[in-house]
Amino acid sequence: MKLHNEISYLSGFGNEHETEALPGALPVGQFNPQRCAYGLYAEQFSSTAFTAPRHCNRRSWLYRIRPSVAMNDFEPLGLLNQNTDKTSIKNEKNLGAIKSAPLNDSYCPPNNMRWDPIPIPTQPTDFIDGLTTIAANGNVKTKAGIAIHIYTANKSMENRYFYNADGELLIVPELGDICAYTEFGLLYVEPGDILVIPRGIKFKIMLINEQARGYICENYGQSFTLPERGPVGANGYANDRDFEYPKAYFEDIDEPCELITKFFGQLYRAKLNHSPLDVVAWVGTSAPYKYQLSRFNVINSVSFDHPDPSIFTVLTSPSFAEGTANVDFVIFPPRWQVSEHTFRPPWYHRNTMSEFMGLIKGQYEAKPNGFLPGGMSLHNCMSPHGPEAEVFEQAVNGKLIPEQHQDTLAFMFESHWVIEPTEFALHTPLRQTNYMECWANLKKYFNGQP
Ligand SMILES: O=C(O)Cc1cc(O)ccc1O
Ligand SMILES: [Fe+2]
Repeated sequence: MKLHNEISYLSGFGNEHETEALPGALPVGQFNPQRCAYGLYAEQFSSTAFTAPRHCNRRSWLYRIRPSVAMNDFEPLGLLNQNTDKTSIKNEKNLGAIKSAPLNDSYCPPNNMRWDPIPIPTQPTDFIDGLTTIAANGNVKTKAGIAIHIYTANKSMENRYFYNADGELLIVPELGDICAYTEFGLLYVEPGDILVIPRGIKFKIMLINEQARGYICENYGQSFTLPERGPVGANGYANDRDFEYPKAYFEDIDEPCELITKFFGQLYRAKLNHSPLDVVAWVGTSAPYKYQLSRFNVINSVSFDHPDPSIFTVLTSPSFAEGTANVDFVIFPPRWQVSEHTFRPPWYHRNTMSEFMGLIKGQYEAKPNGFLPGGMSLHNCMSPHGPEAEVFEQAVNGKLIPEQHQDTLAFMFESHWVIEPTEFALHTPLRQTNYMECWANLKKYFNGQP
Protein backbone atom coordinates (compact mmCIF):
# COMPACT_ATOMS: atom_id res chain seq x y z
CA MET A 1 0.00 0.00 0.00
CA LYS A 2 1.27 3.44 -0.91
CA LEU A 3 1.65 5.87 1.93
CA HIS A 4 0.75 9.51 2.11
CA ASN A 5 4.22 10.88 1.45
CA GLU A 6 4.83 8.47 -1.47
CA ILE A 7 2.02 9.92 -3.57
CA SER A 8 2.38 13.14 -5.55
CA TYR A 9 -0.23 14.98 -7.59
CA LEU A 10 -0.93 17.22 -10.55
CA SER A 11 -2.60 20.48 -9.64
CA GLY A 12 -5.23 22.80 -11.09
CA PHE A 13 -9.01 22.47 -11.20
CA GLY A 14 -10.29 21.21 -14.57
CA ASN A 15 -6.92 21.58 -16.31
CA GLU A 16 -6.07 19.32 -19.20
CA HIS A 17 -3.68 17.17 -17.20
CA GLU A 18 -1.42 14.53 -18.70
CA THR A 19 0.52 11.79 -16.97
CA GLU A 20 2.22 8.51 -17.84
CA ALA A 21 3.43 5.74 -15.54
CA LEU A 22 5.77 4.41 -18.26
CA PRO A 23 7.84 6.74 -20.45
CA GLY A 24 6.36 7.34 -23.88
CA ALA A 25 3.00 5.72 -23.06
CA LEU A 26 1.13 8.89 -24.03
CA PRO A 27 0.83 9.53 -27.76
CA VAL A 28 2.22 12.88 -28.89
CA GLY A 29 0.15 15.24 -31.02
CA GLN A 30 -2.87 12.92 -31.34
CA PHE A 31 -5.11 10.81 -29.16
CA ASN A 32 -5.72 7.74 -31.25
CA PRO A 33 -2.63 6.42 -33.07
CA GLN A 34 -2.88 3.31 -35.26
CA ARG A 35 -0.98 1.40 -32.59
CA CYS A 36 -0.42 2.70 -29.09
CA ALA A 37 2.95 2.40 -27.32
CA TYR A 38 3.48 -0.71 -25.15
CA GLY A 39 0.56 -2.45 -26.93
CA LEU A 40 -1.94 -0.37 -24.97
CA TYR A 41 -5.53 0.27 -26.01
CA ALA A 42 -6.85 3.86 -26.30
CA GLU A 43 -10.24 4.60 -24.71
CA GLN A 44 -12.10 7.89 -24.50
CA PHE A 45 -13.97 8.68 -21.27
CA SER A 46 -16.67 11.36 -21.76
CA SER A 47 -18.10 13.13 -18.73
CA THR A 48 -20.02 15.69 -20.79
CA ALA A 49 -21.78 15.46 -24.13
CA PHE A 50 -19.28 15.58 -27.01
CA THR A 51 -20.79 18.92 -27.94
CA ALA A 52 -20.70 20.61 -24.50
CA PRO A 53 -19.16 24.11 -24.74
CA ARG A 54 -15.39 24.19 -24.38
CA HIS A 55 -15.38 25.90 -20.97
CA CYS A 56 -17.35 23.05 -19.41
CA ASN A 57 -16.45 20.14 -21.70
CA ARG A 58 -14.84 17.29 -19.75
CA ARG A 59 -13.31 14.21 -21.30
CA SER A 60 -10.14 12.17 -20.94
CA TRP A 61 -8.19 9.68 -23.02
CA LEU A 62 -7.00 6.56 -21.23
CA TYR A 63 -4.21 4.26 -22.44
CA ARG A 64 -4.84 0.92 -20.82
CA ILE A 65 -3.80 -2.73 -20.86
CA ARG A 66 -7.30 -3.83 -21.91
CA PRO A 67 -10.28 -1.70 -22.94
CA SER A 68 -13.03 -1.53 -20.31
CA VAL A 69 -15.32 -3.68 -22.45
CA ALA A 70 -13.10 -6.74 -21.85
CA MET A 71 -15.44 -8.08 -19.18
CA ASN A 72 -18.49 -10.31 -18.70
CA ASP A 73 -22.14 -9.23 -18.53
CA PHE A 74 -23.45 -7.64 -15.35
CA GLU A 75 -25.89 -9.54 -13.16
CA PRO A 76 -28.25 -7.84 -10.67
CA LEU A 77 -27.11 -7.69 -7.08
CA GLY A 78 -30.46 -7.58 -5.30
CA LEU A 79 -33.16 -5.03 -5.99
CA LEU A 80 -32.83 -1.69 -4.26
CA ASN A 81 -35.51 0.66 -2.98
CA GLN A 82 -37.44 -2.20 -1.47
CA ASN A 83 -38.47 -1.75 2.11
CA THR A 84 -35.72 -2.81 4.43
CA ASP A 85 -35.77 -3.42 8.15
CA LYS A 86 -36.93 -0.15 9.67
CA THR A 87 -35.02 0.01 12.87
CA SER A 88 -31.94 -2.12 12.82
CA ILE A 89 -28.51 -0.84 11.99
CA LYS A 90 -27.24 -3.75 10.02
CA ASN A 91 -23.90 -5.23 10.88
CA GLU A 92 -24.18 -7.75 8.08
CA LYS A 93 -23.18 -7.15 4.52
CA ASN A 94 -25.44 -4.33 3.84
CA LEU A 95 -25.90 -3.75 0.14
CA GLY A 96 -29.67 -3.31 0.40
CA ALA A 97 -29.16 -0.17 2.43
CA ILE A 98 -28.09 1.95 -0.53
CA LYS A 99 -30.99 3.67 -2.26
CA SER A 100 -31.61 5.94 -5.21
CA ALA A 101 -34.14 8.69 -5.84
CA PRO A 102 -37.05 8.67 -6.18
CA LEU A 103 -37.41 6.78 -2.89
CA ASN A 104 -40.49 4.63 -3.12
CA ASP A 105 -40.82 4.31 0.65
CA SER A 106 -40.81 8.05 1.04
CA TYR A 107 -42.67 9.82 3.82
CA CYS A 108 -41.25 13.26 4.21
CA PRO A 109 -42.53 15.32 7.13
CA PRO A 110 -41.31 18.94 7.28
CA ASN A 111 -39.83 18.44 10.75
CA ASN A 112 -36.25 19.41 11.48
CA MET A 113 -34.30 16.21 12.00
CA ARG A 114 -30.98 15.28 13.55
CA TRP A 115 -29.10 12.03 13.92
CA ASP A 116 -26.28 10.61 16.02
CA PRO A 117 -23.35 9.13 14.07
CA ILE A 118 -23.79 5.65 12.56
CA PRO A 119 -21.55 3.21 14.47
CA ILE A 120 -18.80 1.36 12.62
CA PRO A 121 -19.91 -2.26 11.99
CA THR A 122 -18.32 -5.08 13.94
CA GLN A 123 -18.53 -7.56 11.03
CA PRO A 124 -15.93 -7.23 8.24
CA THR A 125 -17.31 -4.44 6.06
CA ASP A 126 -15.70 -2.64 3.15
CA PHE A 127 -16.58 0.75 1.68
CA ILE A 128 -19.30 -0.71 -0.55
CA ASP A 129 -20.82 -3.06 2.04
CA GLY A 130 -21.01 -0.24 4.56
CA LEU A 131 -22.99 2.31 2.54
CA THR A 132 -26.23 3.55 4.09
CA THR A 133 -28.46 6.04 2.32
CA ILE A 134 -29.82 8.77 4.56
CA ALA A 135 -31.71 10.93 2.07
CA ALA A 136 -32.24 11.64 -1.61
CA ASN A 137 -34.01 13.99 -3.99
CA GLY A 138 -34.58 14.47 -7.70
CA ASN A 139 -34.47 11.42 -9.89
CA VAL A 140 -31.55 9.23 -10.76
CA LYS A 141 -33.31 8.43 -14.04
CA THR A 142 -33.33 12.06 -15.21
CA LYS A 143 -29.86 13.02 -13.92
CA ALA A 144 -31.20 15.57 -11.41
CA GLY A 145 -30.82 15.75 -7.64
CA ILE A 146 -28.62 13.99 -5.12
CA ALA A 147 -28.45 11.12 -2.67
CA ILE A 148 -26.70 11.41 0.68
CA HIS A 149 -24.98 8.31 2.00
CA ILE A 150 -22.81 7.49 4.99
CA TYR A 151 -19.94 5.04 4.55
CA THR A 152 -18.69 2.98 7.47
CA ALA A 153 -15.89 0.50 6.89
CA ASN A 154 -13.38 -1.60 8.76
CA LYS A 155 -11.65 -3.27 5.82
CA SER A 156 -10.25 -2.43 2.42
CA MET A 157 -11.88 -3.47 -0.85
CA GLU A 158 -10.06 -6.65 -1.85
CA ASN A 159 -10.44 -7.91 -5.43
CA ARG A 160 -13.46 -5.69 -5.66
CA TYR A 161 -13.92 -2.51 -7.64
CA PHE A 162 -16.83 -0.11 -8.07
CA TYR A 163 -18.08 2.54 -10.43
CA ASN A 164 -21.19 4.64 -10.15
CA ALA A 165 -23.00 5.26 -13.44
CA ASP A 166 -25.67 7.23 -11.55
CA GLY A 167 -23.61 10.19 -10.46
CA GLU A 168 -20.45 11.80 -9.27
CA LEU A 169 -19.33 11.00 -5.72
CA LEU A 170 -18.22 13.75 -3.35
CA ILE A 171 -16.63 11.91 -0.43
CA VAL A 172 -16.16 13.76 2.87
CA PRO A 173 -14.12 11.67 5.33
CA GLU A 174 -14.88 12.20 9.01
CA LEU A 175 -13.01 9.28 10.60
CA GLY A 176 -9.88 7.52 9.32
CA ASP A 177 -7.63 8.11 6.33
CA ILE A 178 -8.43 6.32 3.09
CA CYS A 179 -6.56 5.78 -0.15
CA ALA A 180 -8.62 5.73 -3.34
CA TYR A 181 -7.08 3.50 -5.99
CA THR A 182 -8.70 4.78 -9.18
CA GLU A 183 -8.27 4.17 -12.89
CA PHE A 184 -6.50 7.54 -13.01
CA GLY A 185 -4.17 6.91 -10.06
CA LEU A 186 -4.02 7.15 -6.29
CA LEU A 187 -5.53 9.79 -4.03
CA TYR A 188 -4.90 9.77 -0.29
CA VAL A 189 -7.51 11.61 1.74
CA GLU A 190 -7.94 12.22 5.43
CA PRO A 191 -10.59 13.96 7.51
CA GLY A 192 -10.46 17.61 6.46
CA ASP A 193 -9.93 16.66 2.78
CA ILE A 194 -12.57 15.91 0.17
CA LEU A 195 -12.43 13.49 -2.74
CA VAL A 196 -14.50 13.80 -5.91
CA ILE A 197 -14.88 10.79 -8.21
CA PRO A 198 -16.68 11.63 -11.45
CA ARG A 199 -19.53 9.45 -12.67
CA GLY A 200 -18.27 6.19 -14.14
CA ILE A 201 -14.69 6.09 -12.86
CA LYS A 202 -13.64 2.71 -11.47
CA PHE A 203 -12.01 2.62 -8.05
CA LYS A 204 -11.46 0.74 -4.82
CA ILE A 205 -11.14 2.27 -1.37
CA MET A 206 -8.29 1.03 0.81
CA LEU A 207 -8.32 1.74 4.54
CA ILE A 208 -5.26 3.18 6.22
CA ASN A 209 -6.63 2.98 9.76
CA GLU A 210 -8.78 0.28 11.31
CA GLN A 211 -11.98 2.22 10.85
CA ALA A 212 -13.31 4.70 8.34
CA ARG A 213 -16.47 6.75 8.23
CA GLY A 214 -17.67 9.72 6.25
CA TYR A 215 -20.35 11.38 4.21
CA ILE A 216 -21.03 11.03 0.49
CA CYS A 217 -22.99 13.35 -1.72
CA GLU A 218 -23.93 11.39 -4.83
CA ASN A 219 -24.54 14.07 -7.42
CA TYR A 220 -26.91 12.90 -10.16
CA GLY A 221 -26.75 16.31 -11.86
CA GLN A 222 -24.10 18.36 -13.60
CA SER A 223 -20.54 17.85 -12.35
CA PHE A 224 -19.27 19.92 -9.47
CA THR A 225 -17.44 23.04 -10.49
CA LEU A 226 -16.01 26.10 -8.75
CA PRO A 227 -18.48 28.90 -8.00
CA GLU A 228 -18.03 32.34 -9.60
CA ARG A 229 -16.24 34.96 -7.47
CA GLY A 230 -18.12 38.07 -8.65
CA PRO A 231 -16.70 41.34 -7.30
CA VAL A 232 -14.34 39.42 -4.98
CA GLY A 233 -12.09 39.18 -8.03
CA ALA A 234 -9.59 36.66 -9.32
CA ASN A 235 -8.52 35.08 -6.00
CA GLY A 236 -10.09 33.67 -2.87
CA TYR A 237 -12.57 31.03 -1.76
CA ALA A 238 -11.31 27.68 -3.16
CA ASN A 239 -8.41 28.49 -5.47
CA ASP A 240 -8.06 26.38 -8.62
CA ARG A 241 -4.41 25.50 -7.96
CA ASP A 242 -5.23 23.66 -4.74
CA PHE A 243 -7.23 20.91 -6.45
CA GLU A 244 -5.02 17.84 -6.84
CA TYR A 245 -5.28 15.16 -9.51
CA PRO A 246 -3.62 11.72 -9.50
CA LYS A 247 -0.62 10.68 -11.50
CA ALA A 248 -1.06 7.56 -13.65
CA TYR A 249 -0.68 4.34 -11.65
CA PHE A 250 -1.68 0.88 -12.85
CA GLU A 251 -2.26 -2.63 -11.60
CA ASP A 252 -1.17 -5.38 -14.00
CA ILE A 253 -2.96 -8.19 -12.18
CA ASP A 254 -4.41 -11.12 -14.14
CA GLU A 255 -6.57 -12.56 -11.39
CA PRO A 256 -10.34 -12.92 -10.97
CA CYS A 257 -12.07 -9.94 -9.45
CA GLU A 258 -15.49 -8.38 -9.17
CA LEU A 259 -16.70 -5.10 -10.63
CA ILE A 260 -19.76 -3.64 -8.97
CA THR A 261 -21.73 -0.80 -10.47
CA LYS A 262 -24.80 1.23 -9.60
CA PHE A 263 -26.72 1.90 -12.80
CA PHE A 264 -30.21 3.43 -13.09
CA GLY A 265 -30.76 2.96 -9.38
CA GLN A 266 -29.77 -0.71 -9.14
CA LEU A 267 -26.59 -2.53 -8.16
CA TYR A 268 -24.97 -5.03 -10.52
CA ARG A 269 -21.90 -7.21 -10.42
CA ALA A 270 -19.65 -8.49 -13.21
CA LYS A 271 -16.71 -10.87 -13.21
CA LEU A 272 -13.37 -9.81 -14.60
CA ASN A 273 -10.19 -11.84 -15.02
CA HIS A 274 -7.94 -8.82 -14.46
CA SER A 275 -7.76 -5.61 -12.48
CA PRO A 276 -9.78 -2.83 -14.14
CA LEU A 277 -7.25 -0.31 -12.79
CA ASP A 278 -4.94 -0.92 -15.74
CA VAL A 279 -4.49 2.61 -17.11
CA VAL A 280 -0.82 3.25 -17.85
CA ALA A 281 -1.26 6.85 -19.03
CA TRP A 282 -4.03 9.40 -19.36
CA VAL A 283 -4.64 12.90 -20.63
CA GLY A 284 -7.71 15.04 -20.20
CA THR A 285 -10.04 17.23 -18.23
CA SER A 286 -12.13 14.61 -16.41
CA ALA A 287 -10.47 12.81 -13.52
CA PRO A 288 -10.92 12.30 -9.80
CA TYR A 289 -9.48 14.99 -7.55
CA LYS A 290 -8.90 15.92 -3.93
CA TYR A 291 -8.89 19.19 -2.03
CA GLN A 292 -7.73 20.09 1.47
CA LEU A 293 -10.50 22.16 3.01
CA SER A 294 -7.92 24.05 5.10
CA ARG A 295 -6.84 25.70 1.82
CA PHE A 296 -10.22 27.47 1.55
CA ASN A 297 -9.59 31.21 1.71
CA VAL A 298 -12.46 32.37 3.90
CA ILE A 299 -14.04 35.68 2.91
CA ASN A 300 -16.53 37.17 5.35
CA SER A 301 -17.95 40.37 6.83
CA VAL A 302 -15.47 42.71 8.57
CA SER A 303 -18.18 45.24 9.39
CA PHE A 304 -21.62 44.07 10.49
CA ASP A 305 -24.28 41.45 9.78
CA HIS A 306 -23.96 37.79 8.93
CA PRO A 307 -23.68 37.20 5.17
CA ASP A 308 -25.43 34.33 3.38
CA PRO A 309 -23.53 31.05 3.74
CA SER A 310 -22.98 30.97 -0.03
CA ILE A 311 -19.70 32.79 0.81
CA PHE A 312 -18.48 29.39 2.04
CA THR A 313 -19.24 27.45 -1.16
CA VAL A 314 -16.37 25.17 -2.13
CA LEU A 315 -18.02 23.44 -5.10
CA THR A 316 -21.34 23.81 -6.85
CA SER A 317 -23.35 21.56 -9.13
CA PRO A 318 -25.58 23.92 -11.11
CA SER A 319 -29.15 23.07 -11.98
CA PHE A 320 -30.64 24.40 -15.21
CA ALA A 321 -32.05 27.43 -13.31
CA GLU A 322 -29.56 30.29 -13.11
CA GLY A 323 -27.98 30.79 -9.67
CA THR A 324 -29.89 27.82 -8.24
CA ALA A 325 -27.78 24.83 -7.33
CA ASN A 326 -28.65 21.21 -7.87
CA VAL A 327 -26.35 21.02 -4.86
CA ASP A 328 -23.81 23.32 -3.25
CA PHE A 329 -21.05 21.98 -1.03
CA VAL A 330 -20.58 24.62 1.67
CA ILE A 331 -18.17 24.52 4.62
CA PHE A 332 -18.01 26.28 7.98
CA PRO A 333 -14.25 26.30 8.54
CA PRO A 334 -12.10 27.80 11.32
CA ARG A 335 -12.16 31.61 11.01
CA TRP A 336 -12.16 34.90 12.87
CA GLN A 337 -15.41 36.53 13.87
CA VAL A 338 -15.00 40.31 14.13
CA SER A 339 -18.34 41.84 13.16
CA GLU A 340 -19.75 44.55 15.41
CA HIS A 341 -23.18 45.73 16.64
CA THR A 342 -24.68 42.64 15.07
CA PHE A 343 -26.11 39.24 15.92
CA ARG A 344 -23.11 37.11 15.01
CA PRO A 345 -24.41 33.51 14.73
CA PRO A 346 -26.42 32.30 11.74
CA TRP A 347 -29.77 34.09 11.75
CA TYR A 348 -33.12 32.41 12.26
CA HIS A 349 -34.38 31.64 8.82
CA ARG A 350 -36.59 29.76 6.38
CA ASN A 351 -35.13 28.78 3.04
CA THR A 352 -36.55 27.50 -0.25
CA MET A 353 -33.33 25.49 -0.60
CA SER A 354 -33.05 22.37 1.57
CA GLU A 355 -30.12 22.03 3.96
CA PHE A 356 -28.38 18.81 5.05
CA MET A 357 -25.46 19.30 7.45
CA GLY A 358 -22.62 17.14 8.74
CA LEU A 359 -19.76 17.72 11.16
CA ILE A 360 -16.18 16.67 10.46
CA LYS A 361 -14.72 17.95 13.71
CA GLY A 362 -15.28 20.14 16.74
CA GLN A 363 -18.49 22.02 17.39
CA TYR A 364 -20.75 23.92 15.02
CA GLU A 365 -21.31 27.49 16.18
CA ALA A 366 -25.13 27.40 16.00
CA LYS A 367 -25.44 23.98 17.68
CA PRO A 368 -22.69 23.35 20.23
CA ASN A 369 -24.88 20.70 21.89
CA GLY A 370 -26.09 17.44 20.34
CA PHE A 371 -24.64 17.90 16.84
CA LEU A 372 -21.76 15.43 16.93
CA PRO A 373 -18.87 14.68 14.57
CA GLY A 374 -20.26 12.03 12.21
CA GLY A 375 -23.81 13.18 13.00
CA MET A 376 -26.25 14.75 10.57
CA SER A 377 -29.06 17.29 10.48
CA LEU A 378 -31.76 18.10 7.96
CA HIS A 379 -33.60 21.41 7.67
CA ASN A 380 -35.84 21.06 4.66
CA CYS A 381 -37.49 23.55 2.30
CA MET A 382 -39.15 26.32 4.39
CA SER A 383 -38.66 24.52 7.72
CA PRO A 384 -37.69 27.18 10.29
CA HIS A 385 -34.36 26.83 12.07
CA GLY A 386 -31.43 28.74 13.54
CA PRO A 387 -29.22 28.80 16.61
CA GLU A 388 -30.25 26.80 19.64
CA ALA A 389 -31.63 28.81 22.57
CA GLU A 390 -28.36 28.94 24.55
CA VAL A 391 -26.47 30.33 21.56
CA PHE A 392 -29.07 33.08 21.19
CA GLU A 393 -28.67 34.09 24.84
CA GLN A 394 -24.89 34.26 24.55
CA ALA A 395 -24.98 36.14 21.25
CA VAL A 396 -27.28 38.93 22.44
CA ASN A 397 -25.48 39.33 25.77
CA GLY A 398 -21.82 38.70 24.89
CA LYS A 399 -19.19 41.37 24.32
CA LEU A 400 -18.40 41.66 20.60
CA ILE A 401 -14.65 41.32 20.80
CA PRO A 402 -12.78 39.51 17.98
CA GLU A 403 -13.08 35.75 18.54
CA GLN A 404 -11.74 32.76 16.72
CA HIS A 405 -13.82 29.75 15.71
CA GLN A 406 -11.08 27.14 16.19
CA ASP A 407 -10.81 23.39 15.59
CA THR A 408 -14.15 23.18 13.87
CA LEU A 409 -15.32 21.96 10.49
CA ALA A 410 -18.99 21.61 9.63
CA PHE A 411 -20.44 21.41 6.14
CA MET A 412 -23.73 21.60 4.28
CA PHE A 413 -25.13 19.98 1.18
CA GLU A 414 -27.69 22.57 0.07
CA SER A 415 -30.08 21.55 -2.67
CA HIS A 416 -32.85 23.08 -4.72
CA TRP A 417 -35.12 20.06 -4.18
CA VAL A 418 -36.65 18.79 -0.94
CA ILE A 419 -34.26 16.28 0.63
CA GLU A 420 -36.28 13.18 1.48
CA PRO A 421 -35.06 10.99 4.35
CA THR A 422 -35.01 7.25 3.72
CA GLU A 423 -37.14 4.94 5.76
CA PHE A 424 -33.96 3.94 7.60
CA ALA A 425 -33.24 7.59 8.48
CA LEU A 426 -36.79 8.20 9.68
CA HIS A 427 -36.97 5.16 11.92
CA THR A 428 -33.45 4.47 13.13
CA PRO A 429 -32.95 4.90 16.90
CA LEU A 430 -30.04 7.15 15.94
CA ARG A 431 -32.57 9.83 15.09
CA GLN A 432 -32.84 12.42 17.86
CA THR A 433 -36.59 12.66 18.16
CA ASN A 434 -36.17 15.44 20.76
CA TYR A 435 -34.23 17.71 18.36
CA MET A 436 -36.82 20.53 18.57
CA GLU A 437 -36.11 20.83 22.31
CA CYS A 438 -32.94 22.76 21.53
CA TRP A 439 -35.19 25.69 20.62
CA ALA A 440 -37.72 25.13 23.43
CA ASN A 441 -36.15 27.72 25.73
CA LEU A 442 -36.38 30.61 23.27
CA LYS A 443 -38.07 33.09 25.59
CA LYS A 444 -40.56 35.80 24.86
CA TYR A 445 -38.77 39.12 25.46
CA PHE A 446 -41.37 41.34 23.81
CA ASN A 447 -43.08 43.66 26.27
CA GLY A 448 -44.27 46.43 24.00
CA GLN A 449 -41.29 48.64 24.93
CA PRO A 450 -38.68 49.56 22.22
O1 LIG B 1 -28.76 26.52 9.08
C1 LIG B 1 -27.54 26.48 9.24
O2 LIG B 1 -27.01 26.30 10.32
C2 LIG B 1 -26.64 26.74 8.05
C3 LIG B 1 -26.51 28.19 7.81
C4 LIG B 1 -25.41 28.86 8.29
C5 LIG B 1 -25.30 30.23 8.13
O3 LIG B 1 -24.21 30.86 8.61
C6 LIG B 1 -26.30 30.94 7.51
C7 LIG B 1 -27.39 30.26 6.99
C8 LIG B 1 -27.50 28.89 7.14
O4 LIG B 1 -28.52 28.21 6.63
FE1 LIG C 1 -29.92 27.07 7.53
